[in-house]
Amino acid sequence: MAPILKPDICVIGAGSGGLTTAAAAAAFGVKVVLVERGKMGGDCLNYGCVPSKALIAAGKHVAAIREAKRFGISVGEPQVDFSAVKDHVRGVIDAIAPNDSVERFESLGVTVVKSHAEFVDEKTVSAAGQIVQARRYVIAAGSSPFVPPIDGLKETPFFTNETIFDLRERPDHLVVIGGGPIGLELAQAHRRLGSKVTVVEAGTFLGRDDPELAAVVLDRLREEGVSLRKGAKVVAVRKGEAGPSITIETGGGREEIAASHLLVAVGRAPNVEGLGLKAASIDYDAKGIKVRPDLRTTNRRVYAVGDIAGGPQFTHVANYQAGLVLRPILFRLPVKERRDHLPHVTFTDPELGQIGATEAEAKASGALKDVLRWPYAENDRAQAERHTDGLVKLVLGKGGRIIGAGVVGLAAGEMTNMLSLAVGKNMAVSDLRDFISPYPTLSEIGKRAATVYYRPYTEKAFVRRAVRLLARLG
Ligand SMILES: Cc1cc2nc3c(=O)[nH]c(=O)nc-3n(C[C@H](O)[C@H](O)[C@H](O)COP(=O)(O)OP(=O)(O)OC[C@H]3O[C@@H](n4cnc5c(N)ncnc54)[C@H](O)[C@@H]3O)c2cc1C
Ligand SMILES: NC(=O)c1ccc[n+]([C@@H]2O[C@H](COP(=O)([O-])OP(=O)(O)OC[C@H]3O[C@@H](n4cnc5c(N)ncnc54)[C@H](O)[C@@H]3O)[C@@H](O)[C@H]2O)c1
Repeated sequence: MAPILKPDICVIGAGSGGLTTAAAAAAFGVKVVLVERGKMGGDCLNYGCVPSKALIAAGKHVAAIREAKRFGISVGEPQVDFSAVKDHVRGVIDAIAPNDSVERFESLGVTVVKSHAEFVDEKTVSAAGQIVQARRYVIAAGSSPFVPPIDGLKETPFFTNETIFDLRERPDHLVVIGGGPIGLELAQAHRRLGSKVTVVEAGTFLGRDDPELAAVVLDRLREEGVSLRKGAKVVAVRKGEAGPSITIETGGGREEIAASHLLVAVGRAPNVEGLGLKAASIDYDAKGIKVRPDLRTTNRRVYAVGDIAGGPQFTHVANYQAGLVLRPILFRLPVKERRDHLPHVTFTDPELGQIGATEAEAKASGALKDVLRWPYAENDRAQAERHTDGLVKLVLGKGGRIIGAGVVGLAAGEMTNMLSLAVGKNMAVSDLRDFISPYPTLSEIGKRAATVYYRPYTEKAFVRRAVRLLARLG
């Protein structure tokens, strides 16, 4: 039997949260053991962000070719080789994979154990017979696609984000169950690459986003031919000779939709199974491991980060949390996770970014004082690029503080960065008004939205009188 490993930190899971924790701890010369049972890089690299953004990029090229006429350029209808598109997706994963590899982490001084990890008691983890007793643990075991208990689904072949990127032939008719970010990003990409696509959503499409901004995305999807079925609950799935079919229930009754391929994208389930959480006295529920604001679990030696920690499920959140837990672990400094400034972006075209509170959330909490908007159509760069759909929306609290922001339109993901700085640093609308934005850029839209706040002052009689009076003084 191998000798017991006694590192300072044992990290479970080599996805976004685990890799960030391990690399940052190793940079301080700390002994780290990293345990991973599947592919290094976790969901983001292998089944999530990276392959989805690569597929979206391919779809964008198709859209750009179709739009070329507007710029005076004639090309024929683009020919899509779906299998070659998948080679491109694989190529992107392969290009990034060395950053997350066992070799790279071992070169950083991390001991990587390729195995399933399980707590056997409050202080000990077993990984394929290797016993680890660490001073502190960070669980970053992520999440898996949630498979809903729909009649007939288990008996029917279906895809999830873990399998769809390996599909080599183009689906004739992709039916997507779930109209969240996974469902809509992949729906638009497949539509652009030549599939007929239907998305069925039991509640509201992009339900976590501001409906005013989400509407811009949904309009574009409909224009491109994606069939969006809102308020449509899937009640049964059947295998069928010619392909799967689903039965939906809407206000108007029941309806059957025939598909060639089925994609299930109805949210995530935390990977708590088989982790030995009970043996380690770590509380959890259906959302994930229960953590305090400093991300510590009910076992004081153990922290949890990323998708398994029950909060927002994004790579940048996992990275942020990984940075936080190292402060108490390495420096014994207290930390408190903030959630009021978190950004997220849905990478449809147009992209949709949201930071902090939406208008509805700010209203519900009583913090809302004002909402400012500026449309893409009033921006010279957006006109030059012929992408004029979209807007920036600023949500203001007391004293003109920017407590939330949203942006939908061309390059909204990039624009989200500047607005994320404003919300995260508790900036006022005057900060956004006063910075100098190079012309012509899309980021000017954020600045112009801020200037709307001052428009009423220019119309006030006493301000106008003061201006006239000062002019008379020479
Ligand atoms: C299709 C899709 C697109 C996405 N796009 C984006 C995006 O554009 N931007 C964004 O910010 N987020 C995106 N996400 C979300 C993002 O992928 C996740 O939030 C992120 O990967 C979470 O990181 P994590 O470290 O918590 O978990 P993961 O990346 O899932 O890593 C967990 C790792 O733990 C391992 N593991 C689990 N249990 C054990 C065990 N007992 N022992 C050993 N190892 C174990 C798993 O094998 C896995 O490798 C997307 C997700 C999907 C599904
Ligand atoms: N760009 C990004 O950052 C990005 C992209 C993809 C995924 N993600 C992350 O992954 C997580 C999971 O994404 P997701 O889209 O799977 O989940 P989600 O929870 O965001 O959306 C799932 C949708 O499915 C609907 N639904 C549930 N059961 C249904 C049923 N039986 N019939 C029809 N509709 C049903 C829900 O109402 C919901 O709108 C997201 O919360 C996000 O954190 C992020």
